[in-house]
Amino acid sequence: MADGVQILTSAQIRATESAAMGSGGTTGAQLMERAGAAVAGQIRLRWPQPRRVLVLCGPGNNGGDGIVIARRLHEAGWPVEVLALPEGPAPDAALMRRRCPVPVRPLGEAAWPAAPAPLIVDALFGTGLARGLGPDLAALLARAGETAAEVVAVDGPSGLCLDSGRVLGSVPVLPATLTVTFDSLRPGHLLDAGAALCGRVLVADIGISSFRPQPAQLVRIEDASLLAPRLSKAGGGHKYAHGHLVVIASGAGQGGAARLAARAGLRVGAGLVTLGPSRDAMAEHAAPPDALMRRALDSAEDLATLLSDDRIAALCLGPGCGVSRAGALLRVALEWRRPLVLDADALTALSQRPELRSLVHPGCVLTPHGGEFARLWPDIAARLAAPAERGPAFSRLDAARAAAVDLGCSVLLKGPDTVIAAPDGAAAIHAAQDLGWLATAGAGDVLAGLISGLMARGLEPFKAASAGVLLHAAAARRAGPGLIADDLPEALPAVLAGLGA
Ligand SMILES: NC(=O)C1=CN([C@@H]2O[C@H](COP(=O)(O)OP(=O)(O)OC[C@H]3O[C@@H](n4cnc5c(N)ncnc54)[C@H](O)[C@@H]3O)[C@@H](O)[C@H]2O)[C@@H](O)CC1
Ligand SMILES: [K+]
Repeated sequence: MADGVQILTSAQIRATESAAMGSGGTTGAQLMERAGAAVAGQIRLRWPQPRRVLVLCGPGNNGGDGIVIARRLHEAGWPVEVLALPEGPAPDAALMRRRCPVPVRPLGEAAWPAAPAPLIVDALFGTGLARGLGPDLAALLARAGETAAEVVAVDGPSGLCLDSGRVLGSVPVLPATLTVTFDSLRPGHLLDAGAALCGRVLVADIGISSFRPQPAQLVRIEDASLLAPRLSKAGGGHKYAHGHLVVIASGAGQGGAARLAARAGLRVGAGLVTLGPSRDAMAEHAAPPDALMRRALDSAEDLATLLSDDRIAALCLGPGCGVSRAGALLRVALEWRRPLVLDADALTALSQRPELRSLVHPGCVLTPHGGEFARLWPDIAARLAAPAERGPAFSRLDAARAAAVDLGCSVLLKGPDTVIAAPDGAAAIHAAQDLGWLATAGAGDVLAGLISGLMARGLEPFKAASAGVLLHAAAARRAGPGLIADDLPEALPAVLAGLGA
């Protein structure tokens, strides 16, 4: 498992909550009180001056949290209105309604305030959302969205599936300024539409973390400093001790993407990196860095000969390689059965060579973007593309996990919300919706080079993929707006120094 912050699905947080209650140390009403108090506290921190607030409550425990928020803000002198859907069977929420000092009026057209409140608390549905919002509710929320009010979502914006980050049904969701969730993040706070709809996400500790399922099966990776001990070269050692990486390069006239990958492999600390173009492209690939070694590789036999050197620790195949060249070398690369990154053209080649799929092994990391993923796994991609009607909806996380199990390797599904899945079910999410500048030619080649460089250094595939994504993002942040892919490897020394590696 990569180092990161544990993420729990809706089912897991429910189980955690049940275990906490089952221990006899707490009750559901106490948890609801803590949850509501935490949200009210965050509201008062963010908006220190009392203001009119409209609290929208649903039929379940999310609505119960809303009632606690209303009471807490009322007690603090805030002008509070509460509109609620008819009560469901949730006993704690019913208790909170009975204790509420603010009138709880039925949510509907008739009760909607004539003058819009500047702050709306969305406590309609949380982890219990089962389907899309009905049209009446959607219309009211659409109207709320037009008033430019600030919106605080309790657990998440209602209508958003917190397991997938997808909006259920075909009605729009009221985007939140701030989301306060409980105990831990849900996948939907980071994935897909969720990241933008949740606004800033805060996690409130409600005292149940010791009841979480262990070991963590899903983490958020965001803190590159956790990598420092793994990346350090303290203790020195021979260059071969840090791994020899081979990056397959193109035939003549196919560009320098592989050089970007190789440069990244060098910068991330592989002891040696050999670039392998075809013989007629050797001159094209003669440009710096001079630290790169070059070796002509014209055929699968040439590659097999090179890989028979035991000191070679990892292979990167795909960036700028050309689909037919990648296809010609793929079998040998897979039969080598050692650490291997398949990216770009190698993924397309694999999708065209189904007979090679059974050769993919746990030492492989596949790094598809959405299009490459759909070519390799059309059935899984079709599930992801189908409308999300019911919760939990099929997610990018589910897709990456299904793909990892299918081929028995680690799969890194690229995007602003990158998902990494190992065949044993371990997974990580890296959310970098703020890094729009990373959507640039060659950035993926650098990522493949980072991961394969880390694998050459001995990191196991899932950890290398996770660490590569973190370093890639950290380098992009350091290079800043205007970055081009060439800047990313060059930013790495400062990133690594900053981490104390
Ligand atoms: N799990 C935890 O650790 C805690 C959970 N709490 C709150 O409890 C929430 C979960 O509560 P619930 O499980 O009661 O679920 P919700 O309150 O999210 O919603 C469940 C209710 O909504 C109905 N429903 C679902 N989708 C609907 C739709 N589209 N239209 C109309 N009705 C719909 C269901 O039939 C059910 O009655 C969390 O989101 C959180 O806010 C907190 O009170 C305390 C701690
Ligand atoms: K909500």
